[in-house]
Amino acid sequence: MRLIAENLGGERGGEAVFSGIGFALEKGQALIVTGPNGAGKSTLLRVVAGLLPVAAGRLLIEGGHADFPSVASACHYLGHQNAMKMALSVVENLRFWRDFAGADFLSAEEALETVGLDGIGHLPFGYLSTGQRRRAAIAKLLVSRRPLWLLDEPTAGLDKASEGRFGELMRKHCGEGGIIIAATHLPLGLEGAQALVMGRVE
Ligand SMILES: Nc1ncnc2c1ncn2[C@@H]1O[C@H](COP(=O)(O)OP(=O)(O)OP(=O)(O)O)[C@@H](O)[C@H]1O
Repeated sequence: MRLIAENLGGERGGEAVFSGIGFALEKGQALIVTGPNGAGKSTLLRVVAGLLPVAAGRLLIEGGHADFPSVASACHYLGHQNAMKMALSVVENLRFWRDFAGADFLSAEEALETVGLDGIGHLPFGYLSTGQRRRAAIAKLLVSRRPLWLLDEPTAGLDKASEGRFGELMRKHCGEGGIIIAATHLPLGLEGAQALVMGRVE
């Protein structure tokens, strides 16, 4: 599988936020996106996820076959917001996302164990601490198998141990042929990743 962006442009509110972005990611590769606040990192991830339109250029997936005919169908998007219902239990939230995304992978309980949250799956998501919420959101990546992970500040709020555990998960995903695009201000421990530095459009 290959993800290609050619001369990609993105807009917010009708204004250009970035333009001329290009990258090609083979299976197993990662791209780390950095740049100052407002540079357009989140916008780029949302464009790749299909949540915002491609304003210019091309974005395509090759070798996704029938399982992943489009970029959007191949991706998990982990945004700034955790996208979980506060009143539902952690397990109920994860089961929702598993049903929504399809391609079952780990059970909700197994995914929680992987992120070190076993034993609290019955609690309403709203009861969790900031870091626990982020870890539960990371568990969403594990309940269904999608090859492209789009991660926006994925380690925000995580303690050192959780950061390390998540680094291992990302390396495992790439080792199994997955692709990652991560926007971050913090090192993620993905050695060998490609780098994209975005600048602000003044
Ligand atoms: N809905 C919107 N309408 C108009 N402008 C917007 C909208 N959403 C974001 N923007 C603008 O788009 C620009 C890019 O924002 P974006 O969130 O992509 O930046 P970022 O690089 O992810 O920043 P940060 O590092 O602070 O997370 C910013 O100037 C922001 O104000």
